Amino acid sequence: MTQPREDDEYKWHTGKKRPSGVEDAVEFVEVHKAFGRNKILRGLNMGIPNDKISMILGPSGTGKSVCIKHMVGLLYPDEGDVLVHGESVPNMRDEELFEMRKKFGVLFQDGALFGSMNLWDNVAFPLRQHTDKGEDEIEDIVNRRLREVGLEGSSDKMPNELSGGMRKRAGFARALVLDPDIVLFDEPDSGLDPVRTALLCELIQEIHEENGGAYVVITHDIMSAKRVAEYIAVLWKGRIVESGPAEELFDSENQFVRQFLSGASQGPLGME
Ligand SMILES: Nc1ncnc2c1ncn2[C@@H]1O[C@H](COP(=O)(O)OP(=O)(O)OP(=O)(O)O)[C@@H](O)[C@H]1O
Repeated sequence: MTQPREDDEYKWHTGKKRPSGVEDAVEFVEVHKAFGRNKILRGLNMGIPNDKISMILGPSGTGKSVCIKHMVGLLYPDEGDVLVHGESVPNMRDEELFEMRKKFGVLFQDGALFGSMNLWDNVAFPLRQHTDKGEDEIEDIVNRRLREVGLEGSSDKMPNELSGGMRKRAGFARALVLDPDIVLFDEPDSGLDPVRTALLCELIQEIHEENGGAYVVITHDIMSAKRVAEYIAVLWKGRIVESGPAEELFDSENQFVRQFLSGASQGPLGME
């Protein structure tokens, strides 16, 4: 193999994509995205496998949230394509996009609950908004999801009466009520102490085992990745450095991946 040039900024991008063994739920094909002069995604090729918990890892500001927004059609690529179950998101008409979004459940950083509604109504909201289910059925679903996340006793509480961890669990219950094929977690561990992070990771695993589907977690918390990731994609400078089954990535020979996954201060990744 030829040695990468010292001045090649992609020299750590070995381009290795180890197969996950299943089809992709979401694919990025040569995606470019810039905001003004700030080029964020620069020819990104990434697949998110079906039925696994995947983690997109990467240093701050590399564009992990930007990726998630492309998946649900909140941002469009300048070039390239984003496919969800093989369908091109940028080419969807408004009605198709609306239908496609129903495949997704999204857990935002703080749970993104409506402050004026109690917990129960927050979790029921997507069912009332997007389905014609009757109140009895809605009640069954909401109670089941609240039980799953351990919040059945708090359904009358308002969001500002809940702790950060409870708000995240409530956001998780709400993300699940429409039985999504794909669940996106935007830094689920942010603002949680290590014990609550560990408990949330366990909950994510348990619920994934029960429900299946593609879970996509973005984080820079390596401990969470060690706990729950089945598939990992490491993003840096707008492209994937390496991706594959978690155990193989934790065993990677790529110096950048090794440094990032071990949290070491010495290595190719600096403060830039
Ligand atoms: N709508 C937007 N307009 C302009 N710039 C944006 C927009 N969205 C994101 N950016 C820029 O894109 C870059 C990547 O942001 P992004 O939030 O995706 O990073 P991240 O990898 O999720 O970071 P972190 O781990 O710190 O949350 C940042 O420099 C951000 O300022």
